[in-house]
Amino acid sequence: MSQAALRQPPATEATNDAIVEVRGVSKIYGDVEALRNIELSFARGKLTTLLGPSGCGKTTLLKIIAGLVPATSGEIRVNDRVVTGPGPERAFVFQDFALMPWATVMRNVGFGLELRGVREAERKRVAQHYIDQVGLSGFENKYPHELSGGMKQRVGIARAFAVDADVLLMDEPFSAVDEQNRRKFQEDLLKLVEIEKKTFLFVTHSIEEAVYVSDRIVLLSPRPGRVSQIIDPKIDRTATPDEIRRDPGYLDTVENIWDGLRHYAE
Ligand SMILES: Nc1ncnc2c1ncn2[C@@H]1O[C@H](COP(=O)(O)OP(=O)(O)OP(=O)(O)O)[C@@H](O)[C@H]1O
Repeated sequence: MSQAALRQPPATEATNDAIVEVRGVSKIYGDVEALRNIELSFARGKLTTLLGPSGCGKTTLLKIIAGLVPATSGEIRVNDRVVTGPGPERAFVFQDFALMPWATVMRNVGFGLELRGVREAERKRVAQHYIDQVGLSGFENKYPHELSGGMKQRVGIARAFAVDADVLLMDEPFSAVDEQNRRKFQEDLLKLVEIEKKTFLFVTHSIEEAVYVSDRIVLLSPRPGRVSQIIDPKIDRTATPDEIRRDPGYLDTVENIWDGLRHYAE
């Protein structure tokens, strides 16, 4: 992490401590204008969700921040450095898991470290730690085809954690799992956010999921995606998951976002 990244936030304005800054970012694919002039800051240690109608450019924005897709104009800064491509301070969790089918869970989780030349013993130590954290102990020597969708997703998440990136970029990480597992993941994710103190940028289609897991929600307008609203759900994280889902504040926030999005769907 750069020294600049260690600067202290002012006592009263924690959101000033932006780790990721999106400055005037636009993206045009051929004749499709995907994003128009996006200005956003993502606070260090917080989970921010991008939410919006299908095709509004959520994945595109995440990939531009990851350095996987170039912006047509504007720039991304991470830890005060301009992004010119992928970097070790950012890890991307793909929607389709992107696991190596010929490698075991242990090797998949440690793969980012292997690419960096980390020795095998250290790689295994770190990988084991995150395999345990995501609840996959005992599956170290299994191959992806031997795992359920939910377990593969856990491998993808453990791999992202293992490289110790500051920023985790997650593109609909729970879309391929059933509702029961999805809820379990959301709870696990909240625990990891708390323990790991990393910054999460999350894309989802689910308003309920966004309100449940996010410190901040960025609502994008239909294509070309622009920032239409920023919502900071006030959720009491000390409550149980069931209490949260019945809390009037939670339910009102879900309803308000529905209202905001409804006219796009009609
Ligand atoms: N590589 C590409 N080439 C051309 N057009 C693209 C490319 N990638 C995305 N697009 C278009 O850009 C727009 C934004 O796509 P993107 O996948 O970022 O939206 P999204 O909000 O993530 O969509 P969804 O919610 O459906 O996943 C869409 O119209 C899409 O068809």
